[in-house]
Amino acid sequence: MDVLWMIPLLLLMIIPLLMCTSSTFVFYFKKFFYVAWMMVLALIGIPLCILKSGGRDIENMRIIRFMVRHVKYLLGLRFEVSGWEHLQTEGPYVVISNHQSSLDVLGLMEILPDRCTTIAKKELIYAGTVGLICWLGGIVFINRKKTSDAKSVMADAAKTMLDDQIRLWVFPEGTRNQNGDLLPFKKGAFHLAVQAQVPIIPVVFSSYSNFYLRKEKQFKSGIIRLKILPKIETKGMTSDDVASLSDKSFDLMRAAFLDISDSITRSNGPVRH
Ligand SMILES: CCCCCCCCCCCCCCCCC(=O)SCCNC(=O)CCNC(=O)[C@H](O)C(C)(C)COP(=O)(O)OP(=O)(O)OC[C@H]1O[C@@H](n2cnc3c(N)ncnc32)[C@H](O)[C@@H]1OP(=O)(O)O
Ligand SMILES: CCCCCCCC/C=C\CCCCCCCC(=O)OC[C@@H](O)COP(=O)(O)O
Repeated sequence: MDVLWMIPLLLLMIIPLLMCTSSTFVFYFKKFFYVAWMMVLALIGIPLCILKSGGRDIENMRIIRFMVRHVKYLLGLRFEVSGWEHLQTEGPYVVISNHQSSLDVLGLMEILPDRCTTIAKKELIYAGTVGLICWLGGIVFINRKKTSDAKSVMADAAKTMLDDQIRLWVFPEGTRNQNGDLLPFKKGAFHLAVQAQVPIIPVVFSSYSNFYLRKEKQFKSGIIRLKILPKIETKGMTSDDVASLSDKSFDLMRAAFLDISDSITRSNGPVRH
């Protein structure tokens, strides 16, 4: 008798068993599933984007946003968003947020305004179908190792923001960080906003440490609080104001991060740093 057909059957029995008994298995399974599912979604999304816009176009972010919105349910995550009114700002602006993990993409898609794309490290373009759909969505790729290149790409982006009336989402920490606090901010996002003379809208993701712990290999269900803060105007500012603008944004975001992460602690148990 052919036993090959039994392999999927066995997997169907073993996977739920392991999911119930081993939190390490859940961790790896959810991580693998997340990457694999995003790759599949991107594969489906690529022809849709090409059919809609014919190539690289910020309007493709609508398709991507729509296609990613259900993924939170598959991973057992929920978002609680506050401050929606602060995103109701006309015209271009720069959104800045803290960056803990690639899971941030789920929160980003939860609130992504129209005509908004992101700035990302150039390595992301090589991430298979995900890289290609990022390119189609108009994501601006920068080389973090070459500051002069990154600066000139961002100066072009400042001009494009105004010419094409687009918004840009930047992660000013410049890398993923789960140390229970924010990393010092890099300056690019603030130069961008000052050069384009557009407001900055800070967005804060609460700490993931009550459901996702990389070292301990835990990936439980959880709630992520997303707090959108009031815009910070940059009209009349020059590059001399960038340092104080960055410090002000950092202080506001850090206070909000500690505040919303603490309130999760109270309802879901202690936050571990
Ligand atoms: C359908 C299914 C789909 C499935 C998939 C869906 C995917 C969907 C897409 C979602 C994508 C999400 C992608 C997330 C990716 C996130 C990332 O990749 S984060 C990493 C990349 N981003 C960043 O790094 C942005 C933040 N970094 C900066 O802004 C940096 O400043 C920098 C521009 C990279 C420069 O880096 P560095 O040199 O290390 O930094 P500084 O210390 O800040 O700057 C040095 C110096 O230069 C001055 N300066 C910086 N920028 C500018 C500028 N634009 N113009 C002029 N001058 C600038 C700065 O002031 C410093 O000088 P100073 O004298 O010391 O002040
Ligand atoms: C050819 C196969 C290549 C496989 C690569 C897998 C790619 C990931 C696929 C799906 C994940 C979902 C969306 C990913 C977008 C998130 C990108 C991200 O978070 O990049 C990290 C970057 O911000 C900071 O990087 P570092 O922490 O500085 O490093």
